[in-house]
Formats: sequence, structure tokens, C-alpha cells
Amino acid sequence: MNMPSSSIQRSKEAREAFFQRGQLPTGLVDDAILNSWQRCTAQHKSVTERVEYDTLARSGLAELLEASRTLMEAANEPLEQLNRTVSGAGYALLLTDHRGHALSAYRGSSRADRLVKQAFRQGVNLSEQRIGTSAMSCALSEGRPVAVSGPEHYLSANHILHCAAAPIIDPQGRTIGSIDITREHPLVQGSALSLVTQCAKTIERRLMAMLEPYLVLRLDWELQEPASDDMLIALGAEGELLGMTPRVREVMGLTTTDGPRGFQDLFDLRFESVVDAARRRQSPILGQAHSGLSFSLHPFSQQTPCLIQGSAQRRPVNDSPPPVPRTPDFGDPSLNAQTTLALRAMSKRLPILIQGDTGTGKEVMAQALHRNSDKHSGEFVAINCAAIPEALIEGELFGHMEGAYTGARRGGAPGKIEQADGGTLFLDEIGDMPLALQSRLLRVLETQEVIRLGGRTTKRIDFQLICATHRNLTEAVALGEFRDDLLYRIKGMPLSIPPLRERTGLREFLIGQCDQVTEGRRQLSVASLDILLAHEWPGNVRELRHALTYADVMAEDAQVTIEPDHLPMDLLRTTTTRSSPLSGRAVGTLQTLEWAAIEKAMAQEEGNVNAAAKRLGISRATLYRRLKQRKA
Ligand SMILES: Nc1ncnc2c1ncn2[C@@H]1O[C@H](COP(=O)(O)OP(=O)(O)OP(=O)(O)O)[C@@H](O)[C@H]1O
Repeated sequence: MNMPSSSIQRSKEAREAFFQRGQLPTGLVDDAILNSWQRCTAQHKSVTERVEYDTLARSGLAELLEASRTLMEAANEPLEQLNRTVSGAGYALLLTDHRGHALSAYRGSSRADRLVKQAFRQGVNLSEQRIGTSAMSCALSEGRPVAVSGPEHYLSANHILHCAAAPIIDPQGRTIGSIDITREHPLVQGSALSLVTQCAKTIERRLMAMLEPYLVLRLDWELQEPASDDMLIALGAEGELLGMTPRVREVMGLTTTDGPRGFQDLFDLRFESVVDAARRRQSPILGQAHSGLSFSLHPFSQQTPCLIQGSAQRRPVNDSPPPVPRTPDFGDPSLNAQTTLALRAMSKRLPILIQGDTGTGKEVMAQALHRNSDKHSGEFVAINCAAIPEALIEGELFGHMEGAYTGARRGGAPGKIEQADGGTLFLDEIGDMPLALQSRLLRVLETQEVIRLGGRTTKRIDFQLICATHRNLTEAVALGEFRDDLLYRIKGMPLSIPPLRERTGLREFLIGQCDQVTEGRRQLSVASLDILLAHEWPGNVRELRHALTYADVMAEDAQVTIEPDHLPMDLLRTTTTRSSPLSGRAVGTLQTLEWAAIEKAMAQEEGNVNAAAKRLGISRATLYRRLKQRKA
């Protein structure tokens, strides 16, 4: 898995040709490396030069960090994630600015990577002028990911290093920094390059989100390829172009200087019509660029792949629900599997019956299914059978002709079923539909035709039916409250959403929801997460989102973590009462007793960590530590 000896041999040959015979060894090493060697030679840099890795003086460091504040903020989380991925393989990690000055560094574990430890420190100048050829300097000057191994480094002192780096390009198309991973033994080039590239792309997307766009559009070619997040455009409320990912610039043939200013400078489409379609959740929107190329445009959620779980863009189009990716991800493997099956069933026109307790997300699921079905360009028409008075529901569903009843509209009006022609009809709480209406609905489903109230003519309708209920319809049939023939007709493919409490991957779901509700501004502290994990959630996702919204309001603006004292009190009370070991049978170990005392104090102080620490006679930090240990 190490660098193959043939490529080490090639690098050595290239070195010999370049440094000893003065030849250009084209094809033996990456051109980016040759270009760098040439620049270093032009500067009369000696390959045997010794480098001191000095950090900047304090004032210079403060200036450097201040100038790169946005980049560091965007990179913080992706760097942590990358570090978790690569530290076990002995890599050190580096974020630099556009000149190659180290902004942050993760130096990995106790391996004897002496040189890396010396060089990878905040504020060290690692530019090409200073340390010669490196993956980072090549990535910065070429604007693409580059790997540099052993003898490909210009300075002999660096021949023990093996590195891969990718540039970071801001939404305006400027190279503003780089990500580099390095270790003192050969790397697997393919994986190292793809890791830094992936990390740089994540940072680029985060930089876009920090512009707080009104709308983000994802562009896809009109090909049947899996969607990727490479091509994103961030737009302001008036359609002004706030930024775009490098790939969009590339495919549109744009430079950084003569860039377009607004959406309409790019596409033969009115921005208002795109906003309108996004609001009505009509996606994709087909558009032709002025270059003549056709694209499909999708309103984009920042934290793909999990729309429903992840956060939408920071300031989405008003009252537009979060957009849905092609394959919905609900975070729960069994739910995901059911969703895939349901989508397959829908392609064969089978009706879907979603069952689940209140607030589990039945309507959210129905919308996601619609968005991902072949009926997505039609309307999603929802009707809550339990919320409309019995006398009105028939007119709502079937529509009416002029004069059909007192108060009927002039010229008549179409019903929901007619409106759903070419789209999806979502009948929520179908278990509460009056029996008489059930027969009429059954007829429509069998004939695919509607007759408006007071009318004689039939209209053929083509729609996808999705029904939802929290009731056990088999029991309702046994009680004579639901027609069995209708049940068989609507239950083409049943889909059951588990109560929140029983979700697989509950922890990740809670974290994702917190991210979504707080628009990425806050995270749950370990203690808060523990409390949420222990709660029963009778109101399911709806209750959870209310609790998180409450906590978001309670936390100070600058507070990044949601602490237990921000959570609703009733949630703390029920959680601590139910789970307290003191409320159960006697407990044995000192540790359990200690935890019981902590729980009790937290309950008495209604989750206020300061007050609970005081009551227990320990410091706030100690209490947090204990809560953390308990979680681990
Ligand atoms: N997976 C999810 N991601 C984000 N929000 C969700 C999710 N599931 C549910 N919600 C939110 O929870 C609330 C309840 O969802 P929804 O109305 O779909 O549930 P329901 O099961 O249809 O509820 P009811 O039975 O009461 O009609 C809504 O505010 C919805 O936006």
C-alpha cells in the first residue's frame, strides 16, 4: 500500500535529469512539481538549504488570523472531521492561507514525525519561497489538488515527507487557502488526494452558506447522473449572484474578474419564476444558460445528503419548506429502506399508506416521496380529512359546479382531486373520513374519474395517492368505521414511521435536528443530549422541534452549545424523574449513587447546571465533567 518503488524510482530519475543534467523530465513527475522546481531554481534556492520553522511574532500572528477569520470559521468543523479520519494513519493536518502560512495544524499522535511536528504549527511560514516544493505550495500555485512524495520535494531535508494538498477556492473564485495532509512515510496517493479534495469542497460549501443566501441552487446536467453538490450557486433576494462553487465557474467558462452579476446574466429564466417554483416545491426547474447548455436547477439544502434531517440553507426562500434531494434520507435505515420501496411502488402507480403516531413526520414523508417521484413536477395537494367539517369535505375533495349549493362559487370550482391531476394527492388522517365519502373516494380510485358536486360530466384524473393515518385501520374496519375494500385499495404499499423514541440512530437524528432548527448556529452539549436521549417524546418530531426551538430562544446569542438549563422544564422534569436510579430499587456502587445525586440535584434545580453544582457542593466544571463521563 506504500508508494510503489517504481514511482520512487521515477522521482529519483526525474531529479537526476533536472538537477544533474539540466533536462526537463516531463512525464516522470506531475507538471505542478516541475513548475515548482523551476521557480525554486530561478530563485537560486539550494537543495541542501536548512530551514528554520519560526512562528510569526504575536502581533503578526494576530493579523494573520484576523485576515483569515472567515476561512478558519468555515474550515473548523471539516478539519476536525478530517483529523478524526486520518490521525490513526499517522497524518498531520494543515490549513494555510493563500500564501502558505499555517493557520491551524493538527499534528497527530506520538509517532516520531519530528519534522512535521516542527513545521506544522500555527503562524509558521511554509510558502514555496521558504520551504521549496510541497504539495501545499503546488496546490496553491496550480489551483488543483496535488500529491508530492519524498524526493519530489525540492529540499533534501524534506525528502522524508509525503503529502497531499488541495486548494480552497472562495465563492468569488479566489484561491484563499489550502488543506494539506502529511506524514513521514509514504502515502496512498489516491485516498490522500480524495480526502483533501473532499475536505476543501466541504469548506467551499460552508463559505457559500456563510454568505447567508436567499436561495441556493444546485445545478445538474440534463443527464441521468447521480446528483452531486459540486455545482452550487448562491443568490440574494433580488437574484444577485453572491457566489458559486469553482465547478460552476468552470462549466460556464467564467473568470473571476468579468463575472456575471445576477441570475439573469447566466440563465434564460426569470429569477422570480425560479423563486416561485422553489416556493411551490416544483423541482427540478429546467433552465438554459446563455451559453446554450441546459441544466436542471434544484433548490439546495446545505447539509445534504439528509434534507429532512440536515439543515436547510440559513435564510431560505420565505415560507418554502426545506428542499428534498433525489433520494431522501431519514437517518433510520429501516425507514430509508421502506422509502426506497415506496418510491419503487409509486413508479408502478401503487398508492402508499403511511402509518405513524402523531408528529412522527407522516406529511414530511409524503412530501419527500412526492418530490422524489416521477410526479414531482405536478402539484402536491394535501387535505386533512379530520380537520374539515363533514359537510364541507365532499365539496373540498370533488369540487362543485356553479349553483350546486348555496354559497357555491360562480363558475364552480375544482376539488382537491382535480387539482392533483398530474401530481400527488395526500389524504391525511384518512381514518377519520366519513363512511359515505369513503364510498365515493373508492369509486374515484377505481374509475380514475371525478364528477363535481352538481355536475354530470366526468373528468379523467391521473394522480399519485398517498394516505396517512395514526389509526389502526384494521381495527377501524373491525369496528365498522372504515370500509375494508377502501383499505385494500389505498394500502398498495404500507409504510410505517416509528415513534421517535424507537428510531435507530436517534442520537444522530437529535444532533441533525438541532443543527437544522438552529440553522447550524448551536450544538447540543453532552448533558443536553443525554436528557433528550432519555425523554419519551410522546409528541415525536414535532415535540422535539418545539423543544429545540425553545432552547434556541433561551440560549444567549453568542452561546454555541445548548445546555440543560436552556431546555423546556417539563422535559427535564419527566426525564430526570423517570430515569433517576433513586426512584427505583436500591443501588449499589458509589458511582451510581453519585450519578443519582447529580440527577436529583439537576431535577431540583430544573436543569440549571450552575445551581445544581452549588447544591452538590462541586464546581460547575466538575459537574460538566461528571455529566460527560456518564455519557461516555
Ligand atoms: N424528518 C423530519 N425532519 C424535519 N422535520 C420533521 C421531520 N419529521 C417531522 N418533522 C416536523 O415535525 C412536525 C410534524 O411533522 P408532520 O406534520 O409531518 O407529522 P405528522 O405525523 O403528519 O403529524 P400529525 O399526525 O399530527 O399530522 C412538522 O413541524 C415537521 O416539519
